[in-house]
Amino acid sequence: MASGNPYAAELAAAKKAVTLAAKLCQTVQQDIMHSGVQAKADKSPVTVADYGSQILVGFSLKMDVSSGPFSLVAEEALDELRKDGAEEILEDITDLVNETIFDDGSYNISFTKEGILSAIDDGKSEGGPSGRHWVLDPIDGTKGFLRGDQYAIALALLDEGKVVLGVLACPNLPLSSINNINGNSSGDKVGALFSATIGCGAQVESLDGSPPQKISVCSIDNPVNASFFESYESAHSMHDLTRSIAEKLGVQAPPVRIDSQAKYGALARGDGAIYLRFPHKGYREKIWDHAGGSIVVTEAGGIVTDAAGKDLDFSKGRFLDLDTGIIATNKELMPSLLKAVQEAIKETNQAASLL
Ligand SMILES: Nc1ncnc2c1ncn2[C@@H]1O[C@H](COP(=O)(O)O)[C@@H](OP(=O)(O)O)[C@H]1O
Ligand SMILES: [Mg+2]
Ligand SMILES: [Mg+2]
Ligand SMILES: [Mg+2]
Repeated sequence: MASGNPYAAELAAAKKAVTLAAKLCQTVQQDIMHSGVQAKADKSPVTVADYGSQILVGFSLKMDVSSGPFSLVAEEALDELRKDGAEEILEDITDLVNETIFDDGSYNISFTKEGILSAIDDGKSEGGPSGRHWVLDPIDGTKGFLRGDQYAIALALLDEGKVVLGVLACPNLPLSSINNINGNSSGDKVGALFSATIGCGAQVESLDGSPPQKISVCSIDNPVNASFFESYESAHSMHDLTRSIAEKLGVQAPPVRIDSQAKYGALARGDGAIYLRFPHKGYREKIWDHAGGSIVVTEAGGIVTDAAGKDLDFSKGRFLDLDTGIIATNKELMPSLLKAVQEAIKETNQAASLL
């Protein structure tokens, strides 16, 4: 790693942690695909993978980052494991975590069931404006994970309320470009690890350890040539509103819909020009859904704001407190994107008030 990065040790630990967790997730996703388990029929495989990934990331960070007290703000809590019938799930998690650690060979340790419960409980920090906090989404894009599509293990470090480091492991994302997603003849490797530290730029490397390559957002300045990313799930973002924003801007290409913070990674290396996210009314965004992804984009030269053009504030605890939606693009397109967003929101609000 380049000298002069004050978070070089944390970055190395973060990459190692998400890479280990990605191995567990890949094992489970392959099992799901082979056994044909569907989301509706049985949610337990994804529960096992969510918990397993969270335990491995937390454990690996604790082993490798020695400085100061350890604080982890992570998505999964113990609740599911307190329900009836959870004993079997706990056993599955324990086996899977121990098998992954054994196969990987980096650590010589085996978890008991009690150790697993206490490791999950480690993730209940509230974050906030002071000190250092790791922020983790052990599987972002669980819907995509179950479908066999995109998902990410997303980790960030908050220091005094600011995101200073982020990594995204995207096991199903083509290494060079999303445009190779359907396995065309390019022979592009699959499995991308994005990383960024404040002031040091953003990189991508393969999950199996190719040398990191510096990445930057695209330089498109005419929206006619731009394409935009959004959630695959219409329940997570209003596709009709984003259609209207894209029309106002003059974007010609159809939306590129993929799950998870893989969208931030893809945007950061210029696979597309814009990311639009407009949850339905009342939804509160969580910090782990954006902390890692947003620094990868900003360090690649992009901008990430809410619908009012304000920077995201990660210092308020587990939730983001923001105006309406999240948008990301390059510096050239941001002014016209913000204008289109605000016009489209105004029209939607006017139409709603007429109903
Ligand atoms: N109604 C809703 N509106 C917006 N986001 C939602 C949502 N319900 C869940 N999410 C969040 O959307 C994330 C996935 O985003 P995307 O659509 O970009 O793949 C989920 O992360 P998890 O899969 O980690 O739970 C979850 O936190
Ligand atoms: Mg998430
Ligand atoms: Mg998640
Ligand atoms: Mg979730």
